[in-house]
Amino acid sequence: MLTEAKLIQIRRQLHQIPELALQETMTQAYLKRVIAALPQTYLTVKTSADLPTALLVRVAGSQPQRTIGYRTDIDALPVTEHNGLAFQSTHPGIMHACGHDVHMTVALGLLSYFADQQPRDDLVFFFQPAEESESGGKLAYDRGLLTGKFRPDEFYGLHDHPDLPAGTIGCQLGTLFAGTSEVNLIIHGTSGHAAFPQKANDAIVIAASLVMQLQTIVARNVDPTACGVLTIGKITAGTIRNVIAGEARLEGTIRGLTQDMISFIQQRVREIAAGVALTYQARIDVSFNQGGYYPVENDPTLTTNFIRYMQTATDVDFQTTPPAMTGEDFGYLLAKIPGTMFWLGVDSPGGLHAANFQPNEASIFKGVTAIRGFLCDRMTQ
Ligand SMILES: CC(=O)N[C@@H](CCC[C@H](N)C(=O)O)C(=O)O
Repeated sequence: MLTEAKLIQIRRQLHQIPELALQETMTQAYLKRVIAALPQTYLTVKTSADLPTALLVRVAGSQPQRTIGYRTDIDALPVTEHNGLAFQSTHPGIMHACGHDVHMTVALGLLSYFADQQPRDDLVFFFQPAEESESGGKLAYDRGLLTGKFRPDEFYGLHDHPDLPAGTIGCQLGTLFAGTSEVNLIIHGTSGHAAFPQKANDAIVIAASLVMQLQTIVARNVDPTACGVLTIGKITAGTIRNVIAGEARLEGTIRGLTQDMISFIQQRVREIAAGVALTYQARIDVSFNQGGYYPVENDPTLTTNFIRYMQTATDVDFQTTPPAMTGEDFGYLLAKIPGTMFWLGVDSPGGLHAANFQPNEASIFKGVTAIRGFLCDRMTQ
């Protein structure tokens, strides 16, 4: 089994080569090298031309009653790292700012244990591309990567949590993460000279008004006792200070703990965009993309069992955690295959997606210990 020191070295090396969704070729090659150095007796490795950066590893069990799936995401974010680490990202403008380097390392720690100590049940490790965008989990499922001997009967996966103590496992019954829908708004105005606003239709002014009105959806339309989010994270408009912009593009994300909430916010976005277009005599195109980012619904029976183990194991710290508005395309996989998503505390000074996100590496070995214990316990049932 990979030692704690080796796992930390692996995490740091993965941290240095972050890659965006569906471009994870160096990461996949690195993972393959680590896996090739493990005992191979029980392992079968699978890749697919249908999703080239995905990687699956099956561990043959000794007396299998079921196939247990364990999923980790492998992609990174377009964030410029500000951590001042000796092992910081070597890919300009890209960073493991959501901790997928830690997720992968924990998965490798587990895999290395079971490559050495044959599990009772069959195991399938799924190194999934494109969690942050492009719905890699959905792509893998829809393109048949999780079929035949690689089809789990039940599925587990974690996400790191910056505010939980390092190594603490967090979970709850029911919905753990929100469903999300990407939203794109394109404002078509009329460009012109900055000195003659009366001859143009300024897309930047329209965008400003639109953003402020969109804010009223959560503030004034969503039931305050329910949960909804609408964030516009990117605006693109204009070329130079003395030209009125004829077009503006807004990109954002809608979140809700239920599908109904997501549909409701989408409908209000359409209505407000139509109203703003009328007010300013512009055209506004609205489009949504939910992909596989369904609300993450934990299976009641499997999750009760998971929580029971984590609460009673003497070497695990466990906290019940409320739902979060983060999204996860593991929600799609859990809609197809029952299972449990849970948190691993990493006690970071910076939050998820922040340039100073810096997980405490003590979480890695603690995470491996807790999850390995759970998987071994599950195989006795
Ligand atoms: C854990 C996490 O941060 N996940 C992402 C998932 C993104 C979903 C989609 N691209 C969107 O932006 O709606 C998140 O931002 O929560």
